[in-house]
Amino acid sequence: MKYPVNEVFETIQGEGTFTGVPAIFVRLQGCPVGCSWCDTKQTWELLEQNRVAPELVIQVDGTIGRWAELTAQELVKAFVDKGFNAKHVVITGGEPCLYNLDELTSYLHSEGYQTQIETSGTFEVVCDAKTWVTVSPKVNMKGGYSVLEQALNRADEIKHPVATQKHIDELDNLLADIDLTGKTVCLQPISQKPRATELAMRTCIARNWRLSIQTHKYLDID
Ligand SMILES: C[S@@+](CC[C@H](N)C(=O)[O-])C[C@H]1O[C@@H](n2cnc3c(N)ncnc32)[C@H](O)[C@@H]1O
Ligand SMILES: Nc1nc2[nH]cc(C(=O)O)c2c(=O)[nH]1
Ligand code: SF4
Ligand SMILES: [Mg+2]
Repeated sequence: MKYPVNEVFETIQGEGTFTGVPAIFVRLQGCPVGCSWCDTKQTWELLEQNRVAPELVIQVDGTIGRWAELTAQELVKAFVDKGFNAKHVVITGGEPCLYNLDELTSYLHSEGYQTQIETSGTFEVVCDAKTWVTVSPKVNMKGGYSVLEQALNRADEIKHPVATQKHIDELDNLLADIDLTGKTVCLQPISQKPRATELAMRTCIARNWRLSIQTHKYLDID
């Protein structure tokens, strides 16, 4: 299967449980969810006119919405050709769960990588059983609640973006029916806003949840 890839780069995982872990990011193109504060809006549209050759998405700036089709095998070959050292591969987007990720994650595992998916929970999560799934729930979206519930139940980590108390209340509603045994819940302030960060910290202390700050943005790295 071919995946539409916006960019591939090696950096440090900046968010969530794996913060600080060297990681190869595979950012897939396409997302219909439309979060107003999304920091990767260039990945929303999958336009034929923006299709490019595979070498133009490997370790180059992905800030425009161009994309290339690559198979799992071609991705691993690109990691090796570029001399990437990281063994943790983060599949993000865009919305990666628009695509069946079983083949990609299974192949990466067979090649000695561990995998993590960053998803909004608006499409069914289809991936290898060993993949670490981070769900950053988006409410009132097209997929509807039954899809979100599948994603939340599959999640290893629920990483909720917050700016106001309304976002915490939404999360409480979402988690009401979910068995949280073995799952990590974290709050991620939206766009480094001081008030969002303050609210997230206060709520994490009160609930014994984890704080996820986008450390790569403070470091000004990819
Ligand atoms: C760009 S999204 C891509 C993956 C997937 N579509 C999703 O929403 O999880 C990756 C992560 O960044 C978060 N995110 C996006 N824009 C953000 C912002 N401005 N501030 C904080 N987190 C943000 C999302 O909630 C998600 O956890
Ligand atoms: N360093 C770094 N860490 C990240 N964690 C999640 C990211 C994402 O865009 O999904 C991201 C990203 O874009 N860069
Ligand atoms: S679901 Fe993810 S990629 Fe899509 S708009 Fe929201 S934050 Fe951006
Ligand atoms: Mg990002």
